[in-house]
Amino acid sequence: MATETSTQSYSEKWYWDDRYTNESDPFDWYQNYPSLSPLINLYVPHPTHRALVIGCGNSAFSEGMVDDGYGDVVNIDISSVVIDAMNKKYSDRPQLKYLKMDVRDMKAFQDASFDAVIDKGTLDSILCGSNSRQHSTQMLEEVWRVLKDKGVYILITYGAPNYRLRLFKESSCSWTTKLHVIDKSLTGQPLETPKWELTKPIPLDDEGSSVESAIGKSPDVHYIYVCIKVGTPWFDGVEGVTQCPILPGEIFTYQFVVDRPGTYMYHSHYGMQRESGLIGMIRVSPPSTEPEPFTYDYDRSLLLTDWYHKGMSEKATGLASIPFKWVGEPQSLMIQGRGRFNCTNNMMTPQRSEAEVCNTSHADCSRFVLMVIPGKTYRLRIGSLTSLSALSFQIEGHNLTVVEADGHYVEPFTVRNLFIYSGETYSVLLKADQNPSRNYWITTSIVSRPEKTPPATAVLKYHPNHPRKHPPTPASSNFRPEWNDTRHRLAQSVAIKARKGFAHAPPENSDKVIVLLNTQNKVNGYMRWSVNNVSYQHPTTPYLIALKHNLTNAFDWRFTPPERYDSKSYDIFAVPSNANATMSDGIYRLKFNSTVDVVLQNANTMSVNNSETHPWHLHGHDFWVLGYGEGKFNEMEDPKRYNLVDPIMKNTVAVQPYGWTALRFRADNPGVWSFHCHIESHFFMGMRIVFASGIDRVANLPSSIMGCGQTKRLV
Ligand SMILES: O=C1O[C@H]([C@@H](O)CO)C(O)=C1O
Repeated sequence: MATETSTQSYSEKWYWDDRYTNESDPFDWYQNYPSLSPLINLYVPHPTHRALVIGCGNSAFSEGMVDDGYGDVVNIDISSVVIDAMNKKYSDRPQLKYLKMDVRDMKAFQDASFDAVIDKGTLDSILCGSNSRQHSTQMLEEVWRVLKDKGVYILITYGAPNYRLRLFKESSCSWTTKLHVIDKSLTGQPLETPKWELTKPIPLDDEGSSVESAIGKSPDVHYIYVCIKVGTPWFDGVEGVTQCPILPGEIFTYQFVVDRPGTYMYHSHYGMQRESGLIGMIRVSPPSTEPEPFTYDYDRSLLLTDWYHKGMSEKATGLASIPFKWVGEPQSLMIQGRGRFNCTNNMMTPQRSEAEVCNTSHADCSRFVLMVIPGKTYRLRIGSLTSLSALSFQIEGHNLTVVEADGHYVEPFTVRNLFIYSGETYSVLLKADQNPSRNYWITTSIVSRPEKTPPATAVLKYHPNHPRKHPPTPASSNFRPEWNDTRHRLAQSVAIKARKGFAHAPPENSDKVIVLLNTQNKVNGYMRWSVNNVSYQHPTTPYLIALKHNLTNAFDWRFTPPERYDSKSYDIFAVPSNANATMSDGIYRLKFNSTVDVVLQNANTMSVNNSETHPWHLHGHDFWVLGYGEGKFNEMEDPKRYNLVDPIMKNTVAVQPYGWTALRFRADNPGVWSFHCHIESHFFMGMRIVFASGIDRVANLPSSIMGCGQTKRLV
């Protein structure tokens, strides 16, 4: 830097015009592209991502990005002198665009138009000038506006955490912030050994005081803040938690960023409406530059469900009545919405003869047919949205190699029976490597509850066989384990490990442990399910809106449900001696960015010698599955056996009869999140809790989610 000047001029346009008129050689503030590229690659992983470099000056940084493969790098600067010069210099590089613009006013860009904004010293320059607070807030709010949800603002600065974090808080932007550091003296030459590992974040608490203990006082570093634009927690779709119900005739648009490849499902989340069929699967493909760690020729989806003849209102009424009327077992299981029922008894009407209703070639009765070409490999994405049943899925004579679970790659392992619980998804690879002259049974059958519903059947048809060519074996010969063979099922859960090279290691420790005892109870004579003796009561005003708008009487604001149960004296193998529970709409509040362990403890129901399987689903986060155990969880001993090396991340996990499951997650998604048993009737009967965290970071809520309870006046 040649010019001698007061730093105050750094915020002035005339200073930069003047400077660039006199200095044309490229100059990079703080760091150049080679030294920062590992971090840029980490947070801007796809070459197709659109980046905005603010206050670009005549830096060679963006050229470095384009040389590294990025295809769309937009640069702005307040100085027309430098923009003219850069346009001339890069006239032959269409990937680089240069525009004269003030970063405090970027109205030429639409909202949500960039995946990343990169700032090397621009915020610092603005802070040098007069009215710096006002100008920096304007700038941060503009940066936030032009970023897509979950887009990153990468700020390279000399500003230490206590100053910069305060600045972030002063604006109305909601970020999740990570901190990295880089030695000031690094130049990006290959042989240098950095003191700090660039891509490893430094622990960062709310005030930034944790940083000094990690890297010492006044370290010789540049700070790099990676601020991730907080998503859209109001589009989670849970009635009463994140939004009001969508009334008949209304149109509601969900907008969210699909940021991880994998297999997902959607369904309605109002009362027990899901089981009426408002469901589906979502496939998210990886970008072409990021190959999946396995190969296949064709991609197919199979959604598994169960079906009742009774409608959901009748069932819900029974569950909420005295005497209690249990929904019972489903009448049919279904593969891709196709199932069967022995209809000779009760489906016939004077208008429909038995032959009409039960004829196997009738379209209503036809099985789902999965056609395969001999020798080819199929990726089958299997999801379960059963309302009650846990399932075993199998294809006669074929192995299934599991490669993905709930959107995370797993170390491949081979099974004959895939156990799948409601809310889970798996991808398995199926090779069509058996005798192609015949067809095979695909079946799914009930496990974990006495099997009163026949398996669902579909047909694996080898091309070019006729789809109605019956497999030569009876469908019932398709091997499936005993319904109560819990160990067999647990073995599959324990076998699932994160895929090498794709694992995200969990934090080594947690800030909080919550142990949740799941019990069947009575409340005022009604049959309920409870968590630590509290059965969930659904509010009429959605929690997210109540919390954000300070509607303090919308739910029991002051009641915090218990984080433990009396594990010393509670006998999980006995019918509860005092089965009465309380109802509450109180919620668990988690410190934003804290690490939370949740242990789900199963117990005996109100029937002697009976404990059930519960698939628990967490909204808004993925969690690491740290371990499973039989019997009562021991808080001193069992955590020593947690898998902290390669645990799989999931969003739904089973808790086996009389067993426990331990999971860990980071409360890093500001919002209000439901955590519940994915069995529709258990969810309805109160087996759910709610976590809230980082509400102050949630941006203004859209009015489309409002209109019910105390939010009537907000629309
Ligand atoms: O919640 C349930 O109630 C019944 C039974 O326990 C009482 O009828 C059952 O199987 C459930 O899962």
